[in-house]
Amino acid sequence: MQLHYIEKIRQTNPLIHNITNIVVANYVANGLLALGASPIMADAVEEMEALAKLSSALVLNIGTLDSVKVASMLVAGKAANQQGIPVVLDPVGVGATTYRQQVVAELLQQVKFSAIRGNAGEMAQLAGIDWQAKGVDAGSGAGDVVLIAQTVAQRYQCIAAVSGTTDYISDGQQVAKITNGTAMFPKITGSGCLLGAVIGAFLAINQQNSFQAVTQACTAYAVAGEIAAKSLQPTQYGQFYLGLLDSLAQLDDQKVTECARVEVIGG
Ligand SMILES: Nc1ncnc2c1ncn2[C@@H]1O[C@H](COP(=O)(O)OP(=O)(O)O)[C@@H](O)[C@H]1O
Ligand SMILES: Cc1ncsc1CCOP(=O)(O)O
Ligand SMILES: [Mg+2]
Repeated sequence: MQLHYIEKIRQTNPLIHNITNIVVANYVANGLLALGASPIMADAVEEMEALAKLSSALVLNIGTLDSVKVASMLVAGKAANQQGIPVVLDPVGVGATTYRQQVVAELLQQVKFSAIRGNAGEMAQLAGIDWQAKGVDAGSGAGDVVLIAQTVAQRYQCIAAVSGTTDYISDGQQVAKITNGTAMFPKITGSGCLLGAVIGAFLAINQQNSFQAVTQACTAYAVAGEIAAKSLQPTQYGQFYLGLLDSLAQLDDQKVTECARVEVIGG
């Protein structure tokens, strides 16, 4: 049975704790508010355990790392695991440097993630599949994206969400293929990071069926972008940046169902 995720988020306003990057923190907080969730952006190691007791999900985003932040991520991740709340990883630009790879390896070793969300370049790096990522952007590659999603899910025993022109979500066996979205998404910074946080909010509503929760989160988000882009000229990226927030605020479960283009393969 499909839950009414957006309605539930608005009824319960789940607190989503984000340790995220300096580029997108404000935008992600606004996006979560627009959706109906309650964001808290907090990095201080001293408050990680207290926040795990109050929060309904934790999102770890490695976009602008430093060693202090990494220490907080490890404490926050372990505390969230102890509390039994879902933890999402966004491995921003993980292919770019050895430091990012080392940090992600340590996080994956010490923290159990419910979901990992990244673009194809980032997820290919985690899957060990060849890809030419470009910094925080997906770049290009000839690898099989379905295989990338399945490999990440199997390797880390989580739901893997590979975003892009088509999103692929996998639990290791099944793969949901989502063709909603708009080419304006990669023209604004923070659109992937906000999706990671939205996944956290959907998992807060339904941790039991995390494949469904992540698939629904990615579908709803892509539909929101599609609707926001409809009234815009192709290069109105600034309008899209704000319009996506308005669209998330106006979205409801019925609209998502009407607009969804999702196919589940395998399993
Ligand atoms: N060319 C595209 N056409 C349609 N949707 C896209 C396109 N590129 C990205 N998206 C959407 O943008 C959102 C963010 O994904 P992505 O751009 O892959 O993240 P990131 O910013 O981490 O690279 C997802 O909802 C994805 O479906
Ligand atoms: C540009 C940039 N540099 C470090 S983090 C970041 C933001 C990346 O955001 P997104 O992956 O959502 O585009
Ligand atoms: Mg990203």
